[in-house]
Amino acid sequence: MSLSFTKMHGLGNDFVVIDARDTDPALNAETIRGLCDRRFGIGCDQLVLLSAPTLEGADVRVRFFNPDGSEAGACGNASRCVVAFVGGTPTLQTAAGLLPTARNDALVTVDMGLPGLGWQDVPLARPCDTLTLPMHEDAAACSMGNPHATLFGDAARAETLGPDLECDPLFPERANIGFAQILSPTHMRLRVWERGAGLTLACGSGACAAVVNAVRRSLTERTCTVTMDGGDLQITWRQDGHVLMTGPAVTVFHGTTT
Ligand SMILES: N[C@@H](CCC[C@H](N)C(=O)O)C(=O)O
Repeated sequence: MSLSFTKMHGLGNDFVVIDARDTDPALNAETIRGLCDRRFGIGCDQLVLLSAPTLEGADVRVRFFNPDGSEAGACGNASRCVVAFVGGTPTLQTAAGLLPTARNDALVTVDMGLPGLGWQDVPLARPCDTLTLPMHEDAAACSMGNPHATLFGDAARAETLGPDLECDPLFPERANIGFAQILSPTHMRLRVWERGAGLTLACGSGACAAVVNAVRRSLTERTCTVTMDGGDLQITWRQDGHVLMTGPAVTVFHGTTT
């Protein structure tokens, strides 16, 4: 069956967006892996599936899939792209809850909700302090609707440490592993080894998690610019606990599979 899709990106974190609000493309993990493949398919860091909302107050339901076929509860960069795709300021229904959105010219803001700070929230395999993980003293963890660990220090370690840490037994659902270098109280550099996708140019939920973990460790202020290889996001961990993420969303092309 041929599929219409739109290729989009947020800071080079790229997506195949499939609008299934009026159709049922019946995607399974094998089809998703094929579409995400950069040589044999379209190629992307995540496939984003839109469908009709099932919750009151939501404008569109959004599901995120990694190139390995696994489903993720959150994807910050793709959430901004969905806002640009749908138009206006839709409320997104995701596995992590309803996400309100806002726009300011080309910039899109998504309210990524409340971080989960307890070990069961991440989740971790056993009770431990999420501010200092037993597997690495530089590491703290939280959930942004998907599991994140942030290692503070040299961001060049992403390729070498990322693959093993993603699958560390401490993370029963695996984890996204961020490598954050604090540049000032309002600026950090971040590289993220993403669960099910590997090293990406930017990770929105990873940027939110890194700022939350940095604030918990008194390393930055609650509003922080996060510079990733693909560009900058502005993250604010509001006093009411909500994490706001602001950045660009770009449409690259529309296509149809054969
Ligand atoms: N690119 C994303 C995160 C995508 C999902 C992640 N790989 C996971 O499995 O949780 C972002 O911008 O947040």
